[in-house]
Amino acid sequence: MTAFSVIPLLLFASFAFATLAVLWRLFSWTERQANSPPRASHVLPWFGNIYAMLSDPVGWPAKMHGRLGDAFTATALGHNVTYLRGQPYITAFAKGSTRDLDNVKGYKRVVEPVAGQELFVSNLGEVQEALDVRRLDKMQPALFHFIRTSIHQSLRDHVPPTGWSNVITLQSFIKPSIFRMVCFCLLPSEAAVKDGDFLSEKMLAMDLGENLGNLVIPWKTAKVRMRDKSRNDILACVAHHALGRIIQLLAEDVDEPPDDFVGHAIYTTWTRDQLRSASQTDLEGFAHKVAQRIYILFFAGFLPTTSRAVWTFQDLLTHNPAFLERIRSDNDCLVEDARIFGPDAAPRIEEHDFLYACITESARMHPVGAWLRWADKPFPLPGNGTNPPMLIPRGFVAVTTEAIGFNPTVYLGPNNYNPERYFSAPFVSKDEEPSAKRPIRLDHVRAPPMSMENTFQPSFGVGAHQCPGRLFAYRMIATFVSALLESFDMELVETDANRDGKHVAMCVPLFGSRELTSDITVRLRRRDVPF
Ligand code: HEM
Repeated sequence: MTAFSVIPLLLFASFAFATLAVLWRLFSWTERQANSPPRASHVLPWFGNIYAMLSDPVGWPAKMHGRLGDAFTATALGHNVTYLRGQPYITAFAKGSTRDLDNVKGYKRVVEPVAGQELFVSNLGEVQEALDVRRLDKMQPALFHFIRTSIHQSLRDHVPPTGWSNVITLQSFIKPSIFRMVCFCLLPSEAAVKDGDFLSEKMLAMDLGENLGNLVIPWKTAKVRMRDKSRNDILACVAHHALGRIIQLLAEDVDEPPDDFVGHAIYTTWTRDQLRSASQTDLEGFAHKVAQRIYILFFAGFLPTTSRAVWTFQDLLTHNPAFLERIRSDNDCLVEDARIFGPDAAPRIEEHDFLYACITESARMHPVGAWLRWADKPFPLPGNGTNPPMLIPRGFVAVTTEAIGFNPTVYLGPNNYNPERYFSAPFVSKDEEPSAKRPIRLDHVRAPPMSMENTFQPSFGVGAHQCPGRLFAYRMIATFVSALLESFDMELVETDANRDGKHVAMCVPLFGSRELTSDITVRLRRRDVPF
């Protein structure tokens, strides 16, 4: 074909495309109901606003709220996506989330391509139950020792016996350390010791990183095949340990759910009789099911926790140095208190109040960005002072957490990193109950919210589907910080990327989450503890 015949063809194709786009716009305009939210404009039919949503998942909705108000609907790959902003709408969203707004249907459409369908075999209730405060308290000392040993092993060759180390990138060992802790708490502890590094490597290999395009390409790319393989390796490894635990449970005569996560999952899913009468193939099938549930918790728990841990360090190192000093001195006091019970006793991390406040503040400023629900039929949104009632069209309904975390009527000076805010009004202390007059409050505690009924903390979701792993996440971050600061002094090595808080952040489209991409560079010096 010559260049002369290609040009008219291209012209014709562009004309046909433009005509289709105009017709589509006209068609969708006539479909819009009078009381539905305004629509974000777009040029490409069906694709709609997907590019803006993926490339700027936090900034774009904020900009559109500025133009279109507290509720607007966007189009993405043929679906409606309605964004809500402002406390009354978000309260309606939270209340509706248990009835007309379904979260599994929402996440299923978006998360399945990344996490696989295992997500929907998970029993979300068991996280809440099996990782409650009592169980977390019980596993705390062992978790502390486990991670302290792991930190010492990772850093032994990098930090000299005396003096400061060369520059170390903090992320390079925060990520595997948090994942080792996830393994330690969700798998039998010997499995975490033996296979924690293997699993960590496989999980890290699954990171999509820059290759987000793989999510929308309908065929299997090399990256997708590699992720499938990593997932299968993880499932096989976890299933192997789950089978071992099933066999152990069969040999023991237990009357109560065991304290370990795998034991609890097995005990609460199958009766002893079912286990006893099962064939070897059945038992392997059971073990595989447990592995699928754990795999999705690796996925749901590991990524947000590592990035919140990274932000916690970044904020502590780049803002007011007095905050890091206070955490260090609180840590020394907790370690000293623990030593009364023995030379190797673990500190009571759960009493690290100021550290918890710092984690909460970092999670506020760098939240998992959006809560997502699915409305199978149009969802009635009650009106409020300035906004009329609306009928939200069928499709996704989303709230970006920036809209809450940076609300200046709740967070005075919202752009300032200030963990002390949780020690003063309007935040009530840990021991006080939230007021009955205001059943939903923002961050009523410094620590992660204990009651899902009465809290409204932007970083962990809202309503019935608020994050069940939040207590566990705080424990892991606080345990890691405490074990690291017990053993090392730390100072920031400033670079152009991290000086004055000017660090590079990337938005992960799926959750609108802000991830830190620039390195946190530090020097470490051993403190007076045995290595
Ligand atoms: C700092 C770390 C974490 C953050 C910021 C975080 C945040 C969130 C958010 C925002 C949601 C959605 C809530 C909603 O849609 O209303 C969620 C759900 C969930 N999270 Fe987390 N999460 C963290 C750690 C964990 C951990 C450690 C686990 C478990 C090992 C976990 C398990 C889950 C599960 C199972 C859900 C789905 C709950 C449901 O749909 O009912 N998360 N999380």
